[in-house]
Amino acid sequence: MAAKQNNALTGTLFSELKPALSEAVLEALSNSGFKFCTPVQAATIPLLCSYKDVAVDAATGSGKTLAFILPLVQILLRSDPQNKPHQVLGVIISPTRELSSQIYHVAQPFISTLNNVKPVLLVGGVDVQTDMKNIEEEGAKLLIGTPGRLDDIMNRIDGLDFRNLEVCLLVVEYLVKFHDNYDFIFICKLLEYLVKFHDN
Ligand SMILES: Nc1ncnc2c1ncn2[C@@H]1O[C@H](COP(=O)(O)OP(=O)(O)OP(=O)(O)O)[C@@H](O)[C@H]1O
Repeated sequence: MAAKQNNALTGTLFSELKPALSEAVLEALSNSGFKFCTPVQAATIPLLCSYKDVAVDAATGSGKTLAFILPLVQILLRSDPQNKPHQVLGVIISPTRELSSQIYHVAQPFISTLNNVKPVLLVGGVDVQTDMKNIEEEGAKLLIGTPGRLDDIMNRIDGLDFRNLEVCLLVVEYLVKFHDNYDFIFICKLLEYLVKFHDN
């Protein structure tokens, strides 16, 4: 089903947000016809760009996807340009294949403004060997996927390095959509794993 178009925009221009979005991101927004923020975007983008932890509860179609994708791109833009292809800088976990795929496609034009940040979509229904070969050969800086496949890949590939992880986003709709305890256990495991490398 097509996403519902959001007509409730604020008077805040993307170009007015502080900290400022990069010129390349503003150009990508303009190319997509986006000029003014929705309320959730105006409220959350400045916080996320300032490295605050944010929990958002907003209606379907309110523009949540860009509200977290744009800060993610800004934070990755500031990250170490020397990092290696298998150093994961960001993880986006969502409960369903469809949502992960939607996020991956919405993110593409903005991720492509970054040098050397390869996003990988990791969901069930695709041969796991193909995913592994792709990651082993080309690396993966941004993982977007569902808990089951992300867990599977992390168990199979030792070479993925999370020490420089900048952003971990949980697109939850948690109580409603995360299917079972397994998903929850994986998320706890991932968070524990990340805490090993990060103090906060
Ligand atoms: N600032 C904006 N200006 C105009 N349209 C926008 C803006 N932000 C998002 N949209 C459009 O609004 C629609 C809904 O956005 P999006 O899918 O991000 O909402 P959502 O809150 O993530 O919804 P869901 O909960 O269903 O995932 C999309 O078609 C998107 O292109």
